[in-house]
Amino acid sequence: MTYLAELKQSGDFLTITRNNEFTLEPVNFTLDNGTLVEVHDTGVIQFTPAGETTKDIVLSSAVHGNETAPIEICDELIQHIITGKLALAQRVLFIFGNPKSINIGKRFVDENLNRLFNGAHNQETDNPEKVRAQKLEGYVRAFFEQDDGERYRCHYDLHTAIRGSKNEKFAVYPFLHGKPWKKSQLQFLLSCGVNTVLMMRSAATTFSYFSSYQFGADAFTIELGQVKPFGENNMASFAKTKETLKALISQEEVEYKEFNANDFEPFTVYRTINRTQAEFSFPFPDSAENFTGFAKGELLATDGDKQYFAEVEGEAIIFPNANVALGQRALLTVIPLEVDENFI
Ligand SMILES: O=C(O)CCC(=O)N[C@@H](CCC(=O)O)C(=O)O
Ligand SMILES: [Zn+2]
Repeated sequence: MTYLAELKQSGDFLTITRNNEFTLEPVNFTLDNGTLVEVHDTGVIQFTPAGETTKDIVLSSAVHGNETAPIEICDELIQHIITGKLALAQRVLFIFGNPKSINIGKRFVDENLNRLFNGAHNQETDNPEKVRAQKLEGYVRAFFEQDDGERYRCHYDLHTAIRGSKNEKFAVYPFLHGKPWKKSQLQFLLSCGVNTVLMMRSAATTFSYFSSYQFGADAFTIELGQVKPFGENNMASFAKTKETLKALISQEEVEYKEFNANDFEPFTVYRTINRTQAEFSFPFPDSAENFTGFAKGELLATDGDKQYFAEVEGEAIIFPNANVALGQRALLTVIPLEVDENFI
């Protein structure tokens, strides 16, 4: 096996993944501490500790290839596990989503991978991202469904945002179809340094929605800062996230700070604006940050002949991107939300 010795010795699964953009022959081996290591494919590596475990944890990064900080965090965790510096207490599946897009330093190659989950890859024309989305769904399904016992499931899909953000770190809570939001998840996020959460109000084709909807996992897209090339991330800003993830995978249970609603800034999505026309623009500059609020009546976006104006005072912009493919989300707007009985 060509890469096995290298993987055992260095733990550098990221480099092996980057050297094999589309496929990698599966291998498995056991660490000295008894943890089973299974490489399912390029970018997909699973760890199963020898002892009893209660949680199935998916940590994904590089669903967008240029979002490097999450890749560096997961790379370090994987290396520490394989080289024996970090002993696991839980089953973990790490995924580097789109290896070729890492290599070209772009969000995606042909198509945004994070719009292709939950079956959205099933369209007539194929491209590598559709193929990858289908495979990743299969690996996640197999991981969560390997054991039919009562096990805890979570999936944290780690990203960084294109723009700066007034609230630097924030999480997207996928639509739960009426189920309550969990305070315990907010406590976990706060420990990661994330105090801002956006509640989605409709089904999506994102990776985190897939795991939430299909497997009942506590799943989030987590935005950890702004996109930067490798080597330019201020890793100090990710220390809390890294420590919290380490604790999550290496401890039987993790104690978080007691829940206090005042620690959080929850928002609910007010609306989604899709780009439907080639002529699509925003009136604000690229430097306008996520969470910038607009006065009622101010222009938010122009899609061909249609203009969108802020409908409520303080309607705030998230993920504005005029370059998305036609039919895709070009802007989310959000408004503040109270922590009430919909949180348990
Ligand atoms: O900064 C941006 O414009 C995009 C950052 C990003 O990749 N965000 C995710 C959010 C996924 C979700 O809605 O859960 C995405 O757009 O895929
Ligand atoms: Zn992203």
